[in-house]
Amino acid sequence: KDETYDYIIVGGGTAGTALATRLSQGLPKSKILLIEAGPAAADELRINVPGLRGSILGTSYDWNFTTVPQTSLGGRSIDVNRGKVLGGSSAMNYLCYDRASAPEYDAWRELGNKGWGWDAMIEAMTKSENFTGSDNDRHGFTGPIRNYYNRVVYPVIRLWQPTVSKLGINVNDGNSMGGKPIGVMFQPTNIDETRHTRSYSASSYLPLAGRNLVVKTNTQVAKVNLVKRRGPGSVYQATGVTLSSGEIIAANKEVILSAGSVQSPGLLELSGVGQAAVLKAAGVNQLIDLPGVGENYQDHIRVSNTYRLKEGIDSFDPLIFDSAGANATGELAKWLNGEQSLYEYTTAAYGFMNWQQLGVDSQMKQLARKTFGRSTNPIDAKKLQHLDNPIVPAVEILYEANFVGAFGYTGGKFITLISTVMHPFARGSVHIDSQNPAADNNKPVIDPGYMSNAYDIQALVEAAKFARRIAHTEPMRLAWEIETEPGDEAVQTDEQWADFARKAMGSFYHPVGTCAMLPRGDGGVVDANLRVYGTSNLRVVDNSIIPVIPSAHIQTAAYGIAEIAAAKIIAQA
Ligand SMILES: Cc1cc2nc3c(=O)[nH]c(=O)nc-3n(C[C@H](O)[C@H](O)[C@H](O)COP(=O)(O)OP(=O)(O)OC[C@H]3O[C@@H](n4cnc5c(N)ncnc54)[C@H](O)[C@@H]3O)c2cc1C
Repeated sequence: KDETYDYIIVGGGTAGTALATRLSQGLPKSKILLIEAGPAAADELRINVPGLRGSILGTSYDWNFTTVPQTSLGGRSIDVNRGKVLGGSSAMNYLCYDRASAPEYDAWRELGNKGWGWDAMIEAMTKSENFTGSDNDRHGFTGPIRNYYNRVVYPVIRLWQPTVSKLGINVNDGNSMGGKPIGVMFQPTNIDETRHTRSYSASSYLPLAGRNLVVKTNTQVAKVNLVKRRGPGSVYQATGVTLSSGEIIAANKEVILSAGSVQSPGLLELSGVGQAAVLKAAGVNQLIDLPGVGENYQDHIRVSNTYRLKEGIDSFDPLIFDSAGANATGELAKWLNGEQSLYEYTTAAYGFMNWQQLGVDSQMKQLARKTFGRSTNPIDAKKLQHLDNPIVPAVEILYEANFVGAFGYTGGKFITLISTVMHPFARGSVHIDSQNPAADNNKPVIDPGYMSNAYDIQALVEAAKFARRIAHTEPMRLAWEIETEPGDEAVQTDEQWADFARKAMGSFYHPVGTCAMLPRGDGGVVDANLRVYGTSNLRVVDNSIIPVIPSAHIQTAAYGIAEIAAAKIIAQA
């Protein structure tokens, strides 16, 4: 017999699981269904042990997408990793837990979304947070996602602040989460301090859900079922979803897509919502003409500088690259026994900087204006405004005590400086494959247009050059013997840096914007209530609704968006 629920949430990832939990709490009389394509993996050590972060990339817990060959990268395709497991990408991510600057969230309101902005997002982000520790920062203390400052840190990590501050960067330790992230700092990481295990949506939100929430794992949704509502206008109503198996599940009230930036747009397209040309090519009957679906794809781009450490200086490399070795097995045994272990450590040392601090403010602004000054696109205009605001970071440099290079680990102990451009101007797309559109073919056509404009290239070059300056500054300079990537001698000029960046650039796994919350005429897919234009009861609640990429790692935004959406849906029930 057909199943019926009041609310169906598609995608048990970061936002979807948080939303489902909050709806079950706030609407105890409603029947709520959460559908996740991947399995539940509550006991998976590669997810739970913080120091094993990264080890489920490329496994069956990963959708393992790739971009189409990128013209500006000499035809390279870039991995697009996404969690395929209950908890989604929050089960897979690197546990960086931070927030962008306040004006960047205010930009969402300024772009036409009433009620959004820093005030709304900080309230929602702290609602999801449960911080243990003491600092001067903005935190939540009663939410589901637990976080703290690492208690285990190698001495080489401690070189970070004394080194970077010598280059004129302000120390911002314990003050970066309240909307002013500029500076050099240690930040918290989303670990449950009671068991030193990853705190993510499946482990921390889901156990709080009521019995009115049903979770189906290993279940893939093929499309949303839409019918035209009676009466004037052409508004469509979501009546439920069709699974890949063909089974139909009905929704009395709402269907909510939380399949993430790569897959929520595809689900809309498969349901008949999107660009005419894309739907026609795929043989899908268009119900709602919404040209913004799958467009406006933005992501953070990064390169690494790697330095081999001098003899006698310790790093995490043996834990990562020699998992059968005595160091790794001993530390893992400690973690399993509940003792203090090096496997507790995750990324914690950051610098968020503006171009002024890197000494290239006027060049970078001029380049951005020359390239995008005449653009009529509101996202481009907002990014130009961000460049003029010194509290908005343009660059992040992240410091790791292990090898994170692009060309393969060849043994030894390392530090790595990862440079990331916070607001690349490239805006690409993700669409269903016209040759094989079904959702379970698992191959959306992803074209981020990485490094496709002069600003993005130069921004990566300047960031990596500054990372080298940091490495050459004492006390950090005293710790390493050689720069292995890109290599001091091989890469000196800007042209050489740009060439290196084309060969070494990777994604920082932060796609956003593909179901943008924007006015319809500006390419918007959802309105300020996260409702898909042209529908009465279909919403998108995940990071795809973020209109402009923020200068932060974006899991806190996913939780904040889920909290705001839950409050709206409960209030409108
Ligand atoms: C490798 C990696 C490292 C990262 N590191 C960090 C970090 O350190 N800090 C940080 O803040 N952010 C990080 N991020 C980014 C952050 O984790 C994501 O932006 C965020 O988790 C996305 O949340 P979401 O809810 O939008 O999507 P997701 O969490 O990806 O959820 C989407 C869910 O939908 C499911 N799904 C998709 N299609 C279907 C379908 N048809 N039917 C049923 N289910 C479906 C997926 O399986 C998935 O579970 C990282 C991301 C990755 C991939």
